[in-house]
Amino acid sequence: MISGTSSATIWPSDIVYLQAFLHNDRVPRETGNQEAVPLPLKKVHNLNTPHPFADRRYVTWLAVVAVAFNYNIWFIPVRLVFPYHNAANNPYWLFFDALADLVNVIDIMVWQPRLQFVKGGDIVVRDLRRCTDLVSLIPFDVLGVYYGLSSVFRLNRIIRIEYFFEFSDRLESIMAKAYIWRVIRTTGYLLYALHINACLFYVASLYQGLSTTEWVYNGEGSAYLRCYYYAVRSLINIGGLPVPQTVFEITFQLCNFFVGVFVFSSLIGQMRDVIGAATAGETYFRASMDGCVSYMNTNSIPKFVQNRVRTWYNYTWAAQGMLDESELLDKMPLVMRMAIAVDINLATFQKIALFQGCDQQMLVDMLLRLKSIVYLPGDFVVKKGDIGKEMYVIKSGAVQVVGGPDNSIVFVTLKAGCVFGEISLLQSAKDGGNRRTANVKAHGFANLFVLEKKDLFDILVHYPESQKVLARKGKYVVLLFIRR
Ligand SMILES: Nc1nc2c(ncn2[C@@H]2O[C@@H]3COP(=O)(O)O[C@H]3[C@H]2O)c(=O)[nH]1
Repeated sequence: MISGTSSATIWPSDIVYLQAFLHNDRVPRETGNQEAVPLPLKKVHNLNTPHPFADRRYVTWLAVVAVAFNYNIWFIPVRLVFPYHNAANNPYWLFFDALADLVNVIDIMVWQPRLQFVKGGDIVVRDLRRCTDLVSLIPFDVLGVYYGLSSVFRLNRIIRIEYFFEFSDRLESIMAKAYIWRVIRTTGYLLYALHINACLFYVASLYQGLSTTEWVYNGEGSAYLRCYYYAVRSLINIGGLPVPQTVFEITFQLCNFFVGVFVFSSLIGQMRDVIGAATAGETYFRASMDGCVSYMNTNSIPKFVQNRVRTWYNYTWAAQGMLDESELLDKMPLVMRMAIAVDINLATFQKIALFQGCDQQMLVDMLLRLKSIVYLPGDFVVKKGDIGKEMYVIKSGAVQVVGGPDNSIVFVTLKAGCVFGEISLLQSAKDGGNRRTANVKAHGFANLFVLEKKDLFDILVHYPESQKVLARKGKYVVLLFIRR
C-alpha cells in the first residue's frame, strides 16, 4: 500500500529561505544571500544584525514609543488649557516628561539607526538621523526656566506621530485578530476627539468668563470631567445642553454639532466597517449556503441531498474557516504561495513513497497546483471503471478501498498522508490503464488534496527523470494491485 514513510529531508536553498521568510525568527544563513531578500515592508531591520526578521521585538519597542507619544498627545493639550500646573503636580509632570523623552531618545539613537528603508524597491541604508526626529527632540522645555513650566514647549514631540501609525500598522500585521486592535484604535480616536473638545470648551469658557452665562463651565467640581461631559453631550449630539446665548456661544455650539455629525458619523462608520470586515468571511459563508439552499428549494432537490450539501458547507467551514482556500492564495504572488505551500505541505509530500526519488522542485510545483476538497462520510471519491482524471493525497480523515457485490468488503483503509487514484493516471490509455481500478469512498469526513492529471503531466514535462521514477513506480503499483 502506498503510504507515508520517513525519508531524509533535502532542502534546496531557496526552500530554506522561504521557510525563514515565513517564520521571522529563522534566518536563512545557509543561503548566504540575505542581501537579495525581497523585503515587503517599508521600514525593515538592518539585515546585518543578528535577527534581521525579529519583527516582534521591534513592535514591542514601538509599543513603548507609542505610549510615550500618547502621553504627550493627551496631556499636552490638557496641561496647556487646564490649571494643572502647580507646585504639587509639577514634580510628577517633570518626571513623566523626562521618562517620555528618554524613550524617544533611545528610539532615535538606538533603534532607528538599526533600520533600513525600502525606496522604490531598493533597500536604502540610512546613515543620517532624520530631520523630523531631531526636531522632535529639541528640548524647548528649558525655556520653562524663564517662562514657567508649560506643555507648550513640548509641542514638537507630537511630530513623532508617524511612529504611532507605524506601531499600529505593524501590530495589525502580526495580530491574528487585527480587528480587535482596529476597534480599540477607532475608539481611541473617538475619545481623543472628545478630549480635545473638552479642552476647547474650557478655553471657550475662560474666554467668555467662567460662570458668566448659563452655557459656559461654571468653575465648580472637576473642571476636566465637567468639560468632558459637555463634549460628550455636544459632539455626540445628545443635546440637553444649556441654550447658547451670545454669538460666540452659538457659533461654538454650531461648530460642535457639525463636527459631531461629520467626524463622529465617519468614525462610527469606520467602526462598522472594521467589524463588518472581521466577520466578512462568515457573512460570505452564510450567504453562499443560503443561496445554495434556496437554489435547491427552487429546483425541488430531494431533502436528503439538501442535507448532505448543508453538512458539506458546515464541515468545510468548521474545518478550514473558508470555503475555497485557493480564492485567497490566488491573489498572492507566486513566491508567497510557494512559501505557504512549502511550509504547510512539503514535509508531508516528501514522506510519500510514490514521490521519493523525485525532484524536490517538482514537488514544490505540484504543491502549487493542489486543490483542497472535502468529502462527506460514505461519498465515493472514485468509482471503478471511470476514467481517472485526478489523483489524491489525504490531508486529514480517511478513505477506504472497497469492493465486492455491495462494496461491503474493505480492502484497505488509507489515512492522512497516503496517495490514491494514481494508477489510472500513471498508466497509459493504450494499456487500458486510464480506468479506475477500484472504488474508493470516504470513511468519515475526508479532506483531500486533488491534483489533476493535466497539471501533473504539465509539471512532469519539465522533470523527465521524475517522470521515469513515477512511471516505474506506477507499473509496480499496478502489479501489486492487479488482483483487486
Ligand atoms: N486496485 C487497487 N487500488 C488500490 C488499492 N489500494 C489503494 N488503491 C488505490 O485506489 C485507487 C483507485 O483508483 P486508481 O485505479 O486510479 O488508483 C487506485 C489506487 O491508488 C488496492 O489494493 N487495489
